[in-house]
Amino acid sequence: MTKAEHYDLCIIGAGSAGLSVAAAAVQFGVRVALIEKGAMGGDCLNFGCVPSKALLAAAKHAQAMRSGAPFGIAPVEPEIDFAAVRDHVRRTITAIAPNDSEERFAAMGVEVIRAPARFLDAATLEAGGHRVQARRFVIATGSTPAVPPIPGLDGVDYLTNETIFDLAERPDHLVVIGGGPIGMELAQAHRRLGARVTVLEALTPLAKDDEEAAAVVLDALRREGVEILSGAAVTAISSEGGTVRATVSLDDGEERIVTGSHLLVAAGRRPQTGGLDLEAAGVASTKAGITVDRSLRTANRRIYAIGDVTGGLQFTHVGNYHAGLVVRNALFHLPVRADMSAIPWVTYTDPELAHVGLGEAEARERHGEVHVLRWPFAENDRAQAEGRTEGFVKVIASRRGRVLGADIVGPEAGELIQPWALAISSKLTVKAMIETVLPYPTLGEVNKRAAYVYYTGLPERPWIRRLVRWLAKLG
Ligand SMILES: Cc1cc2nc3c(=O)[nH]c(=O)nc-3n(C[C@H](O)[C@H](O)[C@H](O)COP(=O)(O)OP(=O)(O)OC[C@H]3O[C@@H](n4cnc5c(N)ncnc54)[C@H](O)[C@@H]3O)c2cc1C
Ligand SMILES: NC(=O)c1ccc[n+]([C@@H]2O[C@H](COP(=O)([O-])OP(=O)(O)OC[C@H]3O[C@@H](n4cnc5c(N)ncnc54)[C@H](O)[C@@H]3O)[C@@H](O)[C@H]2O)c1
Repeated sequence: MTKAEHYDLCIIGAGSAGLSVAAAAVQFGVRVALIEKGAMGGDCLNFGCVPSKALLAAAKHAQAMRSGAPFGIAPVEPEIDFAAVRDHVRRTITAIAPNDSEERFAAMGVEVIRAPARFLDAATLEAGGHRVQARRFVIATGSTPAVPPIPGLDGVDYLTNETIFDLAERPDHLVVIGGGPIGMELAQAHRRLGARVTVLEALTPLAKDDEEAAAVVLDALRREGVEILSGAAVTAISSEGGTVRATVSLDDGEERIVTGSHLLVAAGRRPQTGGLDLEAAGVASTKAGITVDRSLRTANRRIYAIGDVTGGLQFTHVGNYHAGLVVRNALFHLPVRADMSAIPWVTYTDPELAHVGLGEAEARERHGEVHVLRWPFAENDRAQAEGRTEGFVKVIASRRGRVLGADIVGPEAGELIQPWALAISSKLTVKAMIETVLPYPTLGEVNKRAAYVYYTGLPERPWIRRLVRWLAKLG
């Protein structure tokens, strides 16, 4: 083996998390190595956020053609060229790829090694014939689809997020195992692009979100023709002559056979740690992911772990957030603590579903009495003008009006959740929202109207009325 190369920082994994560390750290003049065994950009660019949002965008166009009637536009059933849709998805990836490319990072001064990394000991790893030693390591190896141990699944050609975006022909009938965000986004996209879709969810679909808000999305998907079975545990899978057959045991004890042309497994994620030899490095992990403390350090203090591989909230923006903390800690020795209390997330179905902070039940548990402030999109002028009146904003505030959490279901929920993320991270009260002048007519006014609900009844309170009468006497 060659002699060791020395770096200040060695990052394993060039996904959202690893790339963010590399890009930030190299700016400070330190020696950075970035090791990637697969495609630069990781899941988000190649098999995750980017292709799924590109596919949803195509699906939205198709749906718009079917739903013009209320505006006086005759609806038409779109002719869908699925291969061309796939090309749009690929072009989107290609357009973004230069930002994550080896060339860009090499030009910044990062040493990019394209090979699988494996720890040799607590301070050394090997990748593609390189022996790398570093003052600090960052493991950012992400996650892969979890494949549930369903009898027969092994013998069937199933799709995952790593293969579904390559389909050149539209599935006739897509059966989806898992009703989480991956399952629901891809279910709606394929339905709108003309496929029959059945989602089989063992427990509750979109269970990580507010139940009432999730119900709005599930209703919308069902109305569009997506069949969603809750409490539907898949007990066996088989395939014959191009037809997949799922045996499903329903909550009420009934057994049902669901057939389809294609099967997508979207049943959660597992950390990608295989082949790293974490034991050699003294890095502890569980089935959920690499164990880290609040400063994202592993059991080996010289090694951090960030992003999906830590098994917490698995989002690109979490990987980016983790990256910023690690750079501060590793380069500047500043104390850091990952604070996950104001991390928003969005499911990009139509209507969108967004959340930040505490849910209603959790807020009651921690704060006792809380205010639940709601405002429907149906009471928003812009939403009415655009015929996008489905959904609502629900904000949870403490007794004194401090914003604790928010759920939004409806048009542009992912954009509209952002002021609430700011409110929570900056410890603001609903008063800040009320005192901000917003442009009319915008969807964002739903947020301000929800904030006003905090003061409902105030003008009727006797002491306020007495105060107003007394002030009037002063002239
Ligand atoms: C279908 C889908 C849609 C999604 N949509 C969204 C969304 O809209 N918004 C959002 O915020 N999140 C979304 N996510 C989640 C998001 O993609 C992940 O949270 C994010 O990609 C995690 O980034 P990461 O850097 O931790 O890991 P990854 O992106 O998985 O990167 C890890 C990298 O490490 C490499 N690697 C692994 N092991 C080794 C090794 N031993 N040696 C060298 N390299 C290694 C891998 O090849 C990979 O490139 C979606 C995910 C999926 C699957
Ligand atoms: N818009 C976004 O930000 C976005 C989109 C997609 C994915 N993601 C990220 O990727 C992660 C993974 O998404 P996901 O949807 O795979 O995971 P998930 O864990 O959120 O949902 C998986 C679902 O599959 C169900 N399930 C598991 N085994 C099953 C079985 N045998 N039969 C039927 N149902 C079964 C679970 O009960 C669960 O509801 C998300 O948690 C999120 O962090 C984010």
